[in-house]
Amino acid sequence: MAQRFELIETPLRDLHLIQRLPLGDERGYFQRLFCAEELALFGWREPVQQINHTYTKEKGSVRGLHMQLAPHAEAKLITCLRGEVWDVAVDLRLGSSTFLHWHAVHLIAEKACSYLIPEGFAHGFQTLSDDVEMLYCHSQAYAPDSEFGIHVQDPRLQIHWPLPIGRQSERDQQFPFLDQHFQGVGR
Ligand SMILES: Cc1cn([C@H]2C[C@H](O)[C@@H](COP(=O)(O)OP(=O)(O)O[C@H]3O[C@@H](C)C(=O)[C@@H](O)[C@H]3O)O2)c(=O)[nH]c1=O
Repeated sequence: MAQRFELIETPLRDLHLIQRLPLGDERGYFQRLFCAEELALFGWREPVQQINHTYTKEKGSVRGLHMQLAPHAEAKLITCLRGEVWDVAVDLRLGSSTFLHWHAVHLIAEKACSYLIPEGFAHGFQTLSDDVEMLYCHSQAYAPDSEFGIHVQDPRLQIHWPLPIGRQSERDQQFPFLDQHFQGVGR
């Protein structure tokens, strides 16, 4: 099988950065954004159920932190198509040795990297440029009743956001901090 992706591990188990390997020629380039066969080697084993696209106007805007709970827990492959973002994944897996740890990557459209976020992680990002476009591949369909959100400035998480928090949705601003008894999400 031709290799179109290279795995870059992160400090958090199962959370990976995927370096795409575009094929260039005099016309430009060709690249795979998703490949079921190859990404299965890196932990993505479900069919893609949705592909969503977002556009964010202003630098400093924040979306997140979002996840879906069981039985609609999902993996996501996050790709920045235009501009750049600070993309954050938070380990909320019950019993994980890195429970509540977060890891951020700087996704720059031209650098051709995607973030592979497994089930059990919350996800959010801050735009580092104006006019940002993101593409998300989801392993589950959208299930609003299973959505779980956390405030991006949760004091237990202490996430570093590179810029002052800019535009957010009303809903994201109202997400609560984690309850002090929160022990994680199961499968
Ligand atoms: C996520 C989602 C939202 N919607 C609707 C709900 C709402 O009316 C509108 C906008 O939704 P949101 O405000 O949740 O959009 P947004 O804040 O961009 O949500 C996204 O944030 C990033 C951080 C993620 O990780 C994604 O999985 C997704 O949760 O679109 C769908 O119809 N399908 C979907 O799959």
